[in-house]
Amino acid sequence: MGNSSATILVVDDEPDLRTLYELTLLREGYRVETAGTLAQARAHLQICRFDVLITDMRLPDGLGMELLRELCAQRRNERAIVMTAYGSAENAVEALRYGAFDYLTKPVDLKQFRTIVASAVSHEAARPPAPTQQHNTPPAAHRHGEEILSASAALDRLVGTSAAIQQVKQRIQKVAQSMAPVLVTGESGTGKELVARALHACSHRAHGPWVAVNCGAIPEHLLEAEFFGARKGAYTGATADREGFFSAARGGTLFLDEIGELPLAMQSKLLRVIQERRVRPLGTTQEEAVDVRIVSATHRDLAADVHSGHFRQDLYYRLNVIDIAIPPLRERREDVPALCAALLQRIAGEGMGNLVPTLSDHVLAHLQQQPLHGNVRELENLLHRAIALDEEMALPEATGTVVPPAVLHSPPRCDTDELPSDLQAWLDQQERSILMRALQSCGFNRTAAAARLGISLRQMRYRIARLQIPLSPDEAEASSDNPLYDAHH
Ligand SMILES: Nc1ncnc2c1ncn2[C@@H]1O[C@H](COP(=O)(O)OP(=O)(O)OP(=O)(O)O)[C@@H](O)[C@H]1O
Repeated sequence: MGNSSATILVVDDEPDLRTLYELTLLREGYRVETAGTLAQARAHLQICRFDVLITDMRLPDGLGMELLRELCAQRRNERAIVMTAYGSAENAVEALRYGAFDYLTKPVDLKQFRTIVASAVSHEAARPPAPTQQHNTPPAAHRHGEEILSASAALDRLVGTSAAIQQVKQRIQKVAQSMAPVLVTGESGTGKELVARALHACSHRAHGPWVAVNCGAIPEHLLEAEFFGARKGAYTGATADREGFFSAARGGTLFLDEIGELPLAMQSKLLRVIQERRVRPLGTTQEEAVDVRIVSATHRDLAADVHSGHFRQDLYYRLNVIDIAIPPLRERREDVPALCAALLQRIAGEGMGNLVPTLSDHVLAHLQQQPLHGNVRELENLLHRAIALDEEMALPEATGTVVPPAVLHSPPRCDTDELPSDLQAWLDQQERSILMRALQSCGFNRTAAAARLGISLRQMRYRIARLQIPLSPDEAEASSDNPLYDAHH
């Protein structure tokens, strides 16, 4: 049932259609005004504020898009729904870029029409989102981050001072309010999920569910049931009703991570659901309306996948209405210091009694020069590992400042011309070679070797296991035949 206080302006030049839309909306309990031209629509908009504007694209005196542009320029709050001719996906995409809330393709399906209008109206009513409001909890398995993040907290999580990250944040804020699908691209570990989460937090759906799905992690035979839901007994092994992702995310955001990993057959099914905005759980005859904002992400070059036939072009266009590209960390090295500080803070919060280690300028400078192919995730792992490896050194000194983990101290050789291309591998190699020499000089007595190097036996054991260091002269000899060890002697 509609929100009876909502007022809607319908703009269409065909009198029969106008009447049809008007009657449909009146039956839902809305207040409705109609216009047949841009000029009439402008006249209405001048004297009255509406909750929703529904406009045809082609009108006798211009394009419906012009109204969108004007609303946008005047910073008005009307949510616009655009009706476009069937098959003109570009128009729909353009409308969404101009800030349309959503679009409908002609001939308009009245069921869809009612669903989309209801969604636009309810978002209007929900504005601004109440940050503390709780929502129904869909299955935990698909849901990340139970807390409702405020927009600013979600944006703050995206650390970085570079122009690139600032632009990403601005774009998030700009496009968050629309229903338009967003495709987030970037190499692995660049923070695509953080961006998607921020989009949700900055949208009117922030109080609705956030459902994150890793498309590459679901067995192919379960994809349909996971996405669309299934009745008990719908397939072998369906021992209970299963709520699908679309249904779990109703009123919120569905994050499709690794979208490029979806098999072609599933891509077709997903496209159909997005186009029809209806989903039918397996084993049922009843369709459910889809009310989700789709944000997808990939580290792949989807355009190339389209070219090579691995990704459907039509689905690509549907998902990629708005794109947000996150550059790799090596192209924004100025972010490394702030990221290290934030990551160390996070690591400290995870179990170091909130004592935050710091890194010397020298170590930071060294980190900044690394290729960091794994981006922020690699940086995070590097810091994690450094602290785990060197607990004693990472503990704060009496002064409150902290000695950086030894493993992050750049070894002397790095000060000369040649920099390692893979810091971690290089450090491992240095460490392995030193430990081997110490062990050999102490007759493979670990306690003595540890004492020699000024570390505890526990640390020695840890390092031996991690670096797979041979523990006897025989093993050492055998390993020297192993090409893997060659470089370390
Ligand atoms: N700008 C950033 N500020 C703070 N932390 C970040 C930033 N970017 C990434 N991270 C952290 O790095 C890790 C990887 O980020 P995330 O999972 O969002 O990357 P991704 O691009 O989705 O990776 P993948 O493609 O492998 O799924 C996470 O722990 C995340 O919190």
